[in-house]
Amino acid sequence: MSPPWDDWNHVLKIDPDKELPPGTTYGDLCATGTDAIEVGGTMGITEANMEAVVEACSEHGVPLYQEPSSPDVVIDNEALEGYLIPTVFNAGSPFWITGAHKEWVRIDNGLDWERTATEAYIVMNPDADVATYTEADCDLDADEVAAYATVAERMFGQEIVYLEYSGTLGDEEIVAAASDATDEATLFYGGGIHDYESAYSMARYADVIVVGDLGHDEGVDAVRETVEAASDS
Ligand SMILES: CC(C)=CCC/C(C)=C/CC/C(C)=C/CC/C(C)=C/COP(=O)(O)OP(=O)(O)O
Ligand SMILES: O=P(O)(O)OC[C@@H](O)CO
Ligand SMILES: [Mg+2]
Repeated sequence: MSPPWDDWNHVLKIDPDKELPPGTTYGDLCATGTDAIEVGGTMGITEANMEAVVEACSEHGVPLYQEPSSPDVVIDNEALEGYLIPTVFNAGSPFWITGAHKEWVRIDNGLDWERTATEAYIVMNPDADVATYTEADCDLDADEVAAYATVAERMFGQEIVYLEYSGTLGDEEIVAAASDATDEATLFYGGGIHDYESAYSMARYADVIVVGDLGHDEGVDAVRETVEAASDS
């Protein structure tokens, strides 16, 4: 059976540490036509703010996934369709590749493998919190990014390769190279998508575009435009 993200074009990522625009509710964001909601962020994440956002997004008819930035913020909530666990292929420390994961498995006795998948991140914006946090080597050419994508797919059997430009729009040549390098894996692209055009430019290459800050900064109309671009591409 193919994984659900095979059929997705668009994901909205909601950061529990960020505000929503005045007058916008979590329900409004769920109703933008996005294929799935990922709840996660790098800094300021707690079990309590995760729970609050997952509760607010539940029962709006859109599949909900938690994307934890560390083992201690993973929540057990039936409203979650699943857990998308990052592993950062170009991290500076093995802790962010397998170390945190080893600790999670060691500490948590009740992991629900049926609902758990990994995302093979390639972090590309050196100015993003996630790059600092994981000490990622972001100085990568298109051929190196393509090689990481191939390693993720062919050697590590990753179902999702996530090209992460969080906060800035990616280089089309690099996104195209990652797209050419992935065959079985679903290519997620995230970073700097702010309107129809930027969404379309990345959705041309990526299987799934991920929109983050736009939902917090601009709200539902802007997010809807990106949903439209993702389905037009
Ligand atoms: C083993 C478990 C359960 C967790 C470990 C998970 C790992 C490896 C986390 C590394 C960091 C990471 C990839 C977090 C995912 C969320 C993410 C990329 C958020 C976006 O980050 P930024 O945009 O840099 O952050 P802000 O927007 O919050 O500044
Ligand atoms: O916030 P933006 O820049 O849209 O990035 C989306 C997502 O890839 C962040 O993890
Ligand atoms: Mg960000």
